[in-house]
Amino acid sequence: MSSAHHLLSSVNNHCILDGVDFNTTVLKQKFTMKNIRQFQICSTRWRSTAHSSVIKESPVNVNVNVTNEIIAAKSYDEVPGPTPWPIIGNTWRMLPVIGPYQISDLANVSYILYKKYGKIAKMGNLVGRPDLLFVYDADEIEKVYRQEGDTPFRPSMPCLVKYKSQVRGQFFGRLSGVVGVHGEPWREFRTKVQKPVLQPQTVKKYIQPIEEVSDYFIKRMQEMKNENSEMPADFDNEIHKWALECIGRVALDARLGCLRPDLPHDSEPQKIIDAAKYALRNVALLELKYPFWRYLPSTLWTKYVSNMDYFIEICMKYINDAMMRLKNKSQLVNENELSLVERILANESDPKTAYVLALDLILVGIDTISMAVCSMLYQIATRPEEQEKIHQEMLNILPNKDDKLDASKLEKMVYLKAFIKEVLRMYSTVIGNGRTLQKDMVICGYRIPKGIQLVFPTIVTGNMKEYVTDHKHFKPERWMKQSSDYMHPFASLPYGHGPRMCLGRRFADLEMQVFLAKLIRSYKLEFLHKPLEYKVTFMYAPDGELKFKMTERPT
Ligand code: HEM
Repeated sequence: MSSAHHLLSSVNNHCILDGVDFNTTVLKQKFTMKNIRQFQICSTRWRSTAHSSVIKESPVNVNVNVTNEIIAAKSYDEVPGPTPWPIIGNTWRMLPVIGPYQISDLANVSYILYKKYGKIAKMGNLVGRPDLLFVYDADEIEKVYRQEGDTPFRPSMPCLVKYKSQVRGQFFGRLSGVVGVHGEPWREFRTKVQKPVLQPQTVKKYIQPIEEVSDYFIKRMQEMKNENSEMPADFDNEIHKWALECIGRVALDARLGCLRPDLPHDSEPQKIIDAAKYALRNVALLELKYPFWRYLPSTLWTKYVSNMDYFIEICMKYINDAMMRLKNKSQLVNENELSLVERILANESDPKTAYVLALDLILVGIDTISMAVCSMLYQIATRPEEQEKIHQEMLNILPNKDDKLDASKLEKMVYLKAFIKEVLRMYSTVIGNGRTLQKDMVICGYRIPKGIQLVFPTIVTGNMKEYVTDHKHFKPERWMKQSSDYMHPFASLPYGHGPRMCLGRRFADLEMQVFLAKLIRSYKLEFLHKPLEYKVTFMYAPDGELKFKMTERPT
């Protein structure tokens, strides 16, 4: 039984609030007094934070408005969306051959649902999971985010939830990290690691190490060129190696050697990359296409579990080495000089916190950043005008080829940063975010019950006319201070929002800025092949061989 049905069957038959009889035909779906109070509290909260400068209402007025809003709201059953079939509901739409929706096409599916049904669309009756509710209204997205509380529930990756909490529950215990973890265990862990991971001064310490890795990778790119000065067909895998090398520096205090030219295909770093990719890229398949693992251990599920076991086994070797090295290090110096791992070890009695954090960062930090970089490079290579602007900016900031980066130089890279934001707006690497509603709410005029999974398709909202001036134009300048273009603050959120926002975002930004700055400072990039289409794997990125032509610039 879905949560919606559960709600319907568990409410009182008759209640009166503010003189309104709820046992009327106006409200087909009834709310209990408790539901309404919860609703009033959350509604008051978002009004006071989101629009405090505009709406000044007394609590009494708010209550009246809220009650009116509930009365006026349409029932959940009326939310438009594709009609489910008996028994298999809407899951068939994702099935191979007969289903019209392919995982690789999920970004288009998001657009199609919006075009067909408007600002809210329900994909109901999915096997083994709550309904998916797509919300395309940036004001409503803002409303949900602003009242999500201390323990937001991001519904992605239930397969990882099962893996961490049941299959390997003994290994993870209460310290199970942030990815695929919910409620208090998530909040406790996030509180432990949030400060060191996101503190600007910790991140600044990695400018030089990330620059070292990136310089070495750019040198390797020179060696990889073929007779046409083009990158190899599997260049995206080389980018994954760079990404793992960067994460290794951050989460393990180590150079893993992923960029060695003689790195064998069955090397441990390559196996980590393959295992992390497998873990992320099969989430959508397990969730939407083959959700039957919830009831029977399917082949895909068994493979997923053994892949995760393998991923943890190899990573643990590297993490153990890192811990040994740190233990043997003579007297730790003052706090400002500590690396991220050292900082966590210094503050936490249980070293497992550093282990589990490293596992999470490696798991989600390789494919995300790699696919984002693939997308950035493709956009740079196919937009010569913008590339020239980045190059000129870099010449000003790094006049000599061998100049080194620092925080103040990075600060000056306003055009490059705006370019990155614009790519993420138009081609958001993570196509959407989500939240499981933890209390009933009115969204887009419908009463939405607790438990429903909301999807915020940033790939659509970031490209909507009413939220973005000149929405069809690729225009990095819109992100610069002097721009007067309008952008709804909740339309383009590539890293999510609120207390659960991307934990690696500062490192992701740093890695992209450093690598692109150094590359475009000294090289011209072109893509002289048929234009590529964007597809969703788990990430949204150009689909095809990234055979960029790389030419050294004269200065
Ligand atoms: C451009 C690259 C990236 C994008 C677009 C991205 C995007 C996201 C998004 C949308 C979320 C969900 C946020 C929310 O629920 O509000 C997320 C979560 C997360 N990201 Fe990233 N990410 C990127 C790179 C990274 C990197 C490099 C790392 C690790 C170093 C990382 C680590 C994480 C972690 C650990 C979470 C889970 C946070 C939590 O649930 O508490 N991400 N990311």
